[in-house]
Amino acid sequence: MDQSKEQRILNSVSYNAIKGDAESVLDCIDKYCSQKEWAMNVGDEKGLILDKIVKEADPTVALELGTYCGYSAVRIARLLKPSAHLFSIEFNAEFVPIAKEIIEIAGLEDKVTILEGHAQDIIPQLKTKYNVDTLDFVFLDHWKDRYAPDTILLEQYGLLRKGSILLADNIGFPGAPDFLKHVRNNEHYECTHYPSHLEYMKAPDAMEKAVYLG
Ligand SMILES: Cc1ncccc1-c1cc(O)c2nc[nH]c(=O)c2c1
Ligand SMILES: [Mg+2]
Repeated sequence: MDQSKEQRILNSVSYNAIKGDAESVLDCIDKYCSQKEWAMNVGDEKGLILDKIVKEADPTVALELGTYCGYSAVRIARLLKPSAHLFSIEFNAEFVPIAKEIIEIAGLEDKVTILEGHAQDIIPQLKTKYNVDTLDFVFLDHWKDRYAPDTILLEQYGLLRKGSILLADNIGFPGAPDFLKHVRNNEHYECTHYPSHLEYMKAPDAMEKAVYLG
């Protein structure tokens, strides 16, 4: 059977990246996806905004919704302090092994746990099954229609604390209007908008930071 685009991305990383070097894994994916085949990684431009917010958050426990090929998991995990950990939720079973392999090539397998399934099913288990207390940082990059309901789930399951930082991708395109409605003009959140561009394209996109105020 023909290989998938995601498998071709993994092949490129496996062949070209330096084992254990997260930067070279990111560069390899960005090069492949800007020159060969577009893919929905957060990419190098919005990746710099992600880096900035992760450094600001300096999280001990981080959560990512939407692993895809593991690009943003590598991006986040490479900045984590030794005691910190990233949980990344992915529902597409084809992407999970590819992301695991790419994270391993980056040498970050001890920093990242990929949880296969739907966020709405896994979020309620984070405290009981994965021993999470509260989340210091959450990167929302899965399905736009799920940003708002999954954020509400995080609130309802007591996973956010005063100062928890949420960062959402694709606020511009494809857009997440109900998420913006939920966090903006909401006394429990302090929001910041970061205009940018769609990964590897000239089309406008944006990210939104929402700090939970308790
Ligand atoms: C796929 C696509 N086509 C055209 C324009 C944008 C997208 C796009 C871009 C992203 O960064 C995405 N991130 C997470 N999940 C997505 O579904 C997704 C979709
Ligand atoms: Mg995205």
